[in-house]
Amino acid sequence: MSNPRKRNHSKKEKNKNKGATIQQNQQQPKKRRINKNQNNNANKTKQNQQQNKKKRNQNKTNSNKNNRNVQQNKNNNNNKNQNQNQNNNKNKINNKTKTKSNNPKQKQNQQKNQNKKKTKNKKKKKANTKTEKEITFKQMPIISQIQLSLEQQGFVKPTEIQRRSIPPFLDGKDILGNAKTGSGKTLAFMIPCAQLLHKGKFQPRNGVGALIIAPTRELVLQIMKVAEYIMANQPQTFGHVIGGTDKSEEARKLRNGVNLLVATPGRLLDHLQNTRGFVIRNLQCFVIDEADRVLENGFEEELTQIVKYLPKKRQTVLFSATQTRRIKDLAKLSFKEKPMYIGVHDDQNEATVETLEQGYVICPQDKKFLILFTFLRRNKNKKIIVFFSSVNSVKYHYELLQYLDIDAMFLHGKQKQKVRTNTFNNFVQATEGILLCTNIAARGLDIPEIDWIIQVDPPQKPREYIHRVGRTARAGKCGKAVLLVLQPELDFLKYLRLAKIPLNEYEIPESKIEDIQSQLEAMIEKNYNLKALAIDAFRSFFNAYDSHFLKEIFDVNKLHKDKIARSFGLTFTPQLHFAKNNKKKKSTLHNFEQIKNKFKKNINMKK
Ligand SMILES: Nc1ncnc2c1ncn2[C@@H]1O[C@H](COP(=O)(O)OP(=O)(O)OP(=O)(O)O)[C@@H](O)[C@H]1O
Repeated sequence: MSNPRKRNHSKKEKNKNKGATIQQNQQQPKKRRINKNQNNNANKTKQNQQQNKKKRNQNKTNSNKNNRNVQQNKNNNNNKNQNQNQNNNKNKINNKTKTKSNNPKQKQNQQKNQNKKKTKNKKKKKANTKTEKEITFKQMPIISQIQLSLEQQGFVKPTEIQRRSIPPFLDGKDILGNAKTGSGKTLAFMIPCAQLLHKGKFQPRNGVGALIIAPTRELVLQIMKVAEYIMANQPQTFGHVIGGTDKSEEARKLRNGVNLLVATPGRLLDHLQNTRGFVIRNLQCFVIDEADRVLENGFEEELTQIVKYLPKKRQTVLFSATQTRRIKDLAKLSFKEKPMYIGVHDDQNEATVETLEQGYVICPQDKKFLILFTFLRRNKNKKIIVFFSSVNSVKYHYELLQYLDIDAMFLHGKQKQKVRTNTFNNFVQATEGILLCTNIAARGLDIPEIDWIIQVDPPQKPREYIHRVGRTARAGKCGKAVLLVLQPELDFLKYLRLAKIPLNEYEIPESKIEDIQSQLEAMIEKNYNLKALAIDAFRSFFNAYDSHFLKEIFDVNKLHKDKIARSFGLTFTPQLHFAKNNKKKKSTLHNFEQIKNKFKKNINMKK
């Protein structure tokens, strides 16, 4: 019996040769004659090999020639000039696409070829990005000490912002980095900072070599935790300075030499001005995290002063999850030359991550608390962050929930730093629980495993919304967010959608809302403290509302004050006194078009 494999193989070979000859016959009549002569030669195999090579090369050229010939023949009838043009440009591979024709058929072909090329290029690009995405930290130019730290943390692959910004950062480039919340920006600047310190063989007496500024104390402490594990295997020192803590102790540490310093702007400036022996002249890189918020928090003056103390020859890097005009201002303030812009999610259709499921609930004005209560009762084993617009609202709801047997923690800017830090750490470690907070917790905080973000009071801007919901669905994990909106606020959803935030409506049937209104009112009526807190919270809610950026939508006159009072558990409506200076904050925009344009500008601004 013949071996089928073998047979196939020889068939294949025959066909291969056949194919070559047929091609040759069709395309290279001249060449065939040469072949005949060559066949007389003694060393057939060698010649065949050479011949095949030539064939391949010539096939290529000939196919190009043929293409041109076909084209030329067609064109002969229509366009002599064009033919000439083509003949003159025989060597140009893209001749076909470059030469414009009046012949519609030819035009069609040209278009087809162009499209084919485009798809090919796209596929190539996609394949490249795919392989880039497969890159591990091990394949990056990162020193072994940091590789070890990453390994100890179980980090294998860099996120996109890390993959794209670490190499230029290590090359000494100034960078303006922009990536969604939870995309790993901290490591993107921490790894290069630690590596530059190592490369510069920094010792304590050299002082600060890498300076990182962040807008809040919590964020500084969180960045410190990343510094702790990234720098665990190298001798360089690291530390932090933040407001609300013992300044003299910080000064002592700075004098002893801190190579990587993480700081809030106010306290840093204080040390720059007053702490003797604080060495900053060897600074290599200056990083600002949550750059837009740094300016938003009113740190512009501090920052201008800080920059004056820093050596001019240094690297500057700004990172943020959202782009604003303020970033532009900050860039002007801190960069000498135009920085390299790395925008990871610029071309995506959504401003929030895909793993986030988000929506809104339209609340009757007197039922906001009942809806919140129902939700919290139904999600007892979850880890939830609830945002309010004022400190008083946080305080009141915390007390109220305690009375209703719902345990929670709270975080706001009027707490002592120690309490704030403890609460934050406790909530980080908790596997379930509720954190009631103001916007203090909206930015940058990396609290693991958050299941839900509830926004009881609306954010000022879409950007604030993005940061709030960005506390969940971090590093590829899933998360959910819900915004409670009142009927008069529905237009706000337009702005959120304009800012590429995909929203669904979540409906809660009235029958499902736990009706504890009468117990609530009775309880508050009896409890002096709770009643006082409720009144303060009610007033603060209106003050915050009145100072809302989008005055046209968040208009106190559109609210039903009695109903709002009921949602605070009050049986009466307290007098309202609006803060006078709120008038200044009023938006000067008067219609949707104006606001839309303003938002569009903000959203589209990249550099
Ligand atoms: N390469 C990585 N692999 C796996 N997890 C990572 C990686 N890089 C960072 N993470 C984790 O992702 C989470 C988010 O990181 P990080 O806090 O740096 O995000 P961010 O972009 O600064 O977010 P935000 O804008 O909200 O401040 C952290 O828990 C971090 O440990």
